[in-house]
Amino acid sequence: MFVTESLIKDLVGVVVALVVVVVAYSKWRYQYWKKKNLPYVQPTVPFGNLSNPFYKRENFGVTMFQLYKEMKGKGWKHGGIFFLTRPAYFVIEPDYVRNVMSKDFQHFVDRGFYYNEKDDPLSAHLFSIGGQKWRNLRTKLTPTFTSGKMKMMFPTVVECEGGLQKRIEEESLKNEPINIKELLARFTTDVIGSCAFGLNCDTFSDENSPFRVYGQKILTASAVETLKRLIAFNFPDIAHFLSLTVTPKDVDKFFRKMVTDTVNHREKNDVIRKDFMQLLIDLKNNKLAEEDGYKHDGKTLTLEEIAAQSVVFFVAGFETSSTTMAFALYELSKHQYIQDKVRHEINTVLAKHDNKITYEAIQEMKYMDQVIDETLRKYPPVSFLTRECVRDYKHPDDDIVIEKGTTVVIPTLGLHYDEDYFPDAEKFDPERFSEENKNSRHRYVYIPFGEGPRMCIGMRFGIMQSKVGLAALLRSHIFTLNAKTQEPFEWRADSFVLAVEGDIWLNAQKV
Ligand code: HEM
Repeated sequence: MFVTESLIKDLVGVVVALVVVVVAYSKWRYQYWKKKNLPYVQPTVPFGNLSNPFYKRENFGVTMFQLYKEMKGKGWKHGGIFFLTRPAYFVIEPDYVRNVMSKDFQHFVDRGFYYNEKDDPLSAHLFSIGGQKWRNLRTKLTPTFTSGKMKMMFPTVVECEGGLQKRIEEESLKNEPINIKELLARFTTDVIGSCAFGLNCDTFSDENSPFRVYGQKILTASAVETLKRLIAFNFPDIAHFLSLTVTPKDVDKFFRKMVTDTVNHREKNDVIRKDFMQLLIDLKNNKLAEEDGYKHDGKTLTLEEIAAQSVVFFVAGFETSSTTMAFALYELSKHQYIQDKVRHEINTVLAKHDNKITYEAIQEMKYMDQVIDETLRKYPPVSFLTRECVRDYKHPDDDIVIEKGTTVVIPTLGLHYDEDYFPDAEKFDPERFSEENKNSRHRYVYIPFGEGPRMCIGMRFGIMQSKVGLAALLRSHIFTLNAKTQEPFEWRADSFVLAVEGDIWLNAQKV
């Protein structure tokens, strides 16, 4: 009894001391922007300007959107915020967005994401790595995404469209609401699974396909995982010292085995396919032709590097595109005249191409491009972007130096809903993306794929598979909104990609 009481007292003492230290440290850190004379949003201990993940979990992109509105409302062109205790520089003015992403890119090469090549090799992929390592890898991978390579992969994409067609036929006959995002995520999982791993994932036949299950798992995070990532982000040195990993163990095991088996199978049996995996294997074996734009530097990809890149293609590729298609169909369900116009375009173009979805036919669907552009404005799957300052940066307009190591926030959602650039921003209006209207705007207020040297490497592929999916569904079915969809939308806090609570439910009726 005596021991227990004294132990409790000691524990309470330790906790109180810890709280005092955290509060004192945070208050000291929160002086950072004041000392630099940059306006900043008042933070609170210990989460800074983020919401408490254990009390009110909020999607990070939505938090950044709120901060954008607050700062812009005060007339600031840029400002300071805090992620926990880590200062972050927040850009608002489009010219400053341009400076960070393109003009002064050499100061902002990195994304500032935590990765741990030794203990968690899958975390060391193109999206998270930085510095020279990123430059080398980006140079190696860029020719993998040219329009020539997209054309080469197109038949693989169209092969998966059969499964989608069959499923929508079955679903529409049932006369029940359709979870459109889930349906499309299966389609894009099949496409990317085939293009990145050379495998037939067949998620339409196998409800519990491991690709779908692990794909979902890698893109959601519990409150504890969110906190773990925040700590890794805030204190990377401590995270490295503790060998902290961010890829769940079972996900790591699944994907590494998949890649090792695939590479071994192809190499042993001389199997050659037209997909990302083949291009990665050829990079590993230094086999790609110089005339295709490859610069051989003698350094090849290791098996672990191949695994990390295949996983990032998979993760970055399936959820972003299925989200885009799902939101597009949601808006088209609410605006039937726009839906009719897209369907008319699909039918007219396909009639010229023997009623087949070909690479050339997809390129001709220009109004569909406008619909996708407007969808990505209202619902950018990656709702904010980051960079890390890698070299002290003297601001061109203000007497302030952004120090090396500072995180930079680029608020995509904030810019996309800013009434100064997109009047009546809530309205879904593809005309905003007619050639004329597009060219009359500042280029850096619309950034669903990012911008500059670090922009999305898979943009062409993402748009291509989104157009194939939309053409396949809209040519044969009319979509309307089902009352099961919860409106107004609430944004899911546990999802890295913009997603709604309760999912999007549509009705489909054969044309
Ligand atoms: C509609 C579909 C997609 C959207 C909206 C999207 C969006 C984005 C965004 C916003 C970024 C960050 C850009 C920046 O920081 O400036 C990014 C990066 C990236 N995306 Fe995508 N993406 C899509 C499809 C794809 C696909 C299909 C792939 C691969 C097959 C892919 C692979 C990547 C990779 C590897 C990066 C990191 C690039 C780097 O850091 O060098 N994405 N994407």
